[in-house]
Amino acid sequence: MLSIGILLALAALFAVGIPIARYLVDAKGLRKYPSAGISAFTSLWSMWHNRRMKRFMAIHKAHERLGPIVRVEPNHLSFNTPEAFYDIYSHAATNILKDVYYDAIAGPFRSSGNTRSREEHTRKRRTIANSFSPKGVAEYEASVTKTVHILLDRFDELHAQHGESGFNATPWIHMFTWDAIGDVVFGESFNFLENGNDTCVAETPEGQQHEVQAIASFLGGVQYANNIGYLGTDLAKWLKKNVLYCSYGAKMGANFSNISIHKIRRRQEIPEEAAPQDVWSRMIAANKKPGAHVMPFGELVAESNSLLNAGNDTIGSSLTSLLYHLARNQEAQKKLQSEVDPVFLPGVRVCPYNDVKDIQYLRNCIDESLRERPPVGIGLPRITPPEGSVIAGQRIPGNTSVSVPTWSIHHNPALFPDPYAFKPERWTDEKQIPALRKFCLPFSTGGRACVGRNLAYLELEVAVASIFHRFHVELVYPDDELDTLEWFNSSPGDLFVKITPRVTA
Ligand code: HEM
Repeated sequence: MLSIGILLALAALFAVGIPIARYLVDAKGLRKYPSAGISAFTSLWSMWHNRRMKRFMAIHKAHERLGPIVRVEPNHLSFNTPEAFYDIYSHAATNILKDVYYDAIAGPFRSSGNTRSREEHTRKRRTIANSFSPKGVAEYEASVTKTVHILLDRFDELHAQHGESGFNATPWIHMFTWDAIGDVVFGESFNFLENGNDTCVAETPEGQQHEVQAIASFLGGVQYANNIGYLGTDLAKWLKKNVLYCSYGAKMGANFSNISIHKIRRRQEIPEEAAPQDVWSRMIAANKKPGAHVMPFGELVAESNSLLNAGNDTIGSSLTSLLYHLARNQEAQKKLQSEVDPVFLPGVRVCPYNDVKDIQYLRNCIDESLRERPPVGIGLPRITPPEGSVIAGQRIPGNTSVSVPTWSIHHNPALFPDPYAFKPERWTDEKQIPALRKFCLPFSTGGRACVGRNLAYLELEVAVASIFHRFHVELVYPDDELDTLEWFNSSPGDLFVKITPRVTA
């Protein structure tokens, strides 16, 4: 019989030998591209940096050291060249689909965000796109307005409690976006702002109810899914099924999905004639159209998870970043206030969207913040078709993962001079406008670009105008940079602010 020592030696040989052999054989000819650390041999480099929540920065530094094309996993090339954005993601890149990474992060049913099939995506996108058209999102304004009112109340109380010492705005902003998306999608807020915490009821598929912390469940679940996504499908699926099913990350992911299940079941109890005008009503109406694909319960849960995920953390990150940038740039804050103040009639605390949507400086502040701190800063993984593709002038072999790191493009000094500075004025600079329009792509581009963009602008414009009309905002620690923590999204760290009421109505 083989001794333990020999077995371990064989396992080590296998674990090290196979990647080295694969590297030397170089069947796809990827060895000519420089690699970041040990990334040409193993995905552990990516996983390690994702675990530290700084993979976007590790990739950015690798590009600075090694050039515009870097191998970040054995079968994954990152392109830090603006043109590659269009070669990979645009409508013209019809054969480049979402990468196998999305198989690993998906649950048993696919959502519009993680399906890799073009046909399935077209069907799903048709179902939800209508809900997020400019006309569609106007119907959710009441949900947003109501939630901004509660956020302002909370900020009044936090100011009264903490005064000059300030408070950490990050969790409050995240509670705000959870409440807003709950109302928009299910016609019912989570009431986190009212309760002062993010405890909510979740429900297992079997109907057992339990309490969870929503934000930790979401972030823990996303980080777990994302991390094993970098492993590649087969190994990831095997590990999920046989080893990691009882891990902390898997439990957090299940808790997050159970939040959706509970909301869906509550929503299903509301009779149609009393139903609110929410995304759910529209989704169900589309489901009922003659000849429509009828989504089974698991698919509805997947869609709901996708909306709670995509429509929540991204806006929370954007709003926190805006508070940070405008608190740090007092001149920009003053200018913004001078532009938004006139649209608030006496006694109005939350302005109608119609009154602020054309304020150019407000939009410039939002766009500049989305450039400097993109809420999704990673390179979104795609895969080349079997016949290969030409990307940034290079012929890339088939079935190779490819991506463009949004964070790095947004900080490219050749496109955006002084890229780390928050400068809303750059959006009116004739010289910079073409590059901004073409290469500042926080919502991505092409057929898989964000479907919730109109809702994002509505929520951000109403919230930012109302917050800065009511408060003067300063940083408690003006010298500290706001941290960025990468899960799949790039979330801000803690943001300590002092707020002082400007109007008392
Ligand atoms: C500032 C806010 C937002 C940003 C920066 C943002 C960014 C993005 C990005 C970069 C993608 C592409 C993801 C990928 O390729 O894997 C995406 C997709 C998506 N987003 Fe957003 N998003 C925001 C807000 C929203 C909102 C409010 C919703 C809806 C409630 C939403 C729903 C979606 C959905 C469903 C997809 C998948 C689209 C598809 O594949 O067809 N997003 N978003």
